[in-house]
Amino acid sequence: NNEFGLTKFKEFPYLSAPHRNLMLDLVSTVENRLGSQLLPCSLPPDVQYYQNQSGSAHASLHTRSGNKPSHSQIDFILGSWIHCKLPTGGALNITSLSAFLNPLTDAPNFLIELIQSSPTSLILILDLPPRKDLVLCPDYLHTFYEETQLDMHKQILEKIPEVKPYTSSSLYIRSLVSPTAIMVCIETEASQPGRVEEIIKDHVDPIAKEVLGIWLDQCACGKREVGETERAILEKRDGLIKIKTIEVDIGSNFPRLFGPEVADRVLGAIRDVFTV
Ligand SMILES: C=CC1=C(C)/C(=C/C2=NC(=C3\c4[nH]c(Cc5[nH]c(C=O)c(C)c5CC)c(C)c4C(=O)[C@@H]3C(=O)OC)/[C@@H](CCC(=O)O)[C@@H]2C)NC1=O
Repeated sequence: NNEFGLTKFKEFPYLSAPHRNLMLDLVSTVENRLGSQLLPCSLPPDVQYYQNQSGSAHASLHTRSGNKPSHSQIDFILGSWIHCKLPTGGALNITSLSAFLNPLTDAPNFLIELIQSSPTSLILILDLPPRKDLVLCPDYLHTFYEETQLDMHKQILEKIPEVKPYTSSSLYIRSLVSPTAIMVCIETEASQPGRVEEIIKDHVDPIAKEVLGIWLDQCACGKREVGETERAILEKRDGLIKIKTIEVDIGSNFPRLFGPEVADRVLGAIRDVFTV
């Protein structure tokens, strides 16, 4: 893999210290815990780091696939940051870490996204998206969402006055998340500079690490029996979600932010990783 690209990804530039430190800690926790099961990043250097013509948008993508399915139940890990200067003089920063499991297990995936569109507003998505229907499989709900007490973190976070529910404009996105999903918008007063960073450091950071720890222990490193028929259903469901989320999250944003040529190259590389 391209050293320059790797260095770029892990710098998480343009972010506040609490935001950068959180992303770095999450990425290193995942890579340390699952490292032996993960292949090195094999993205081309101009996908590991890319920018638009005018240089107003910079981004980095880092994906690592699991070893051959016989040894690992990890499909792949994806880390990304995007920084766009806005015409208003502000900046948009989107950082994400997602982990997808393969059909050797039916356990939930992991997703965190922090979308900062101004010094006083941040959208946080933190969830273990289910990979089975919770109505049809009540013990799945019990095992992964009740026993793990994931809802406690959601309730603690929502007690902070600046934290409000975030409702995605996409009904599809809303249908993907678990009942314990944290989808919030943190809106602070301009008269309180540094308040967003304080909330990230004191609340978002510990909760994100708790949820990742639960995912690593109960999902990535847990053992689940998946029969042949079930495996085929999982494969289909996982595939549909991966293709659709690319379309909803970045299908329209990327061409707008990076221009058609760069967007095609990066989206093509992402589709390759997503649909192996
Ligand atoms: C499984 C559960 C999922 C949930 C719950 C979920 C939520 C959301 N993501 C959004 C977005 C988003 N995410 C990323 C990271 C990224 N996504 C992919 C997907 O393949 C890749 C490969 C990468 C790394 C490159 C970028 C770049 C980006 C946007 O620009 C977009 C955004 O910030 O618009 C404001 C929002 C879109 C809908 C909305 O406006 O409400 C919404 C908050 N996205 C899920 O997948």
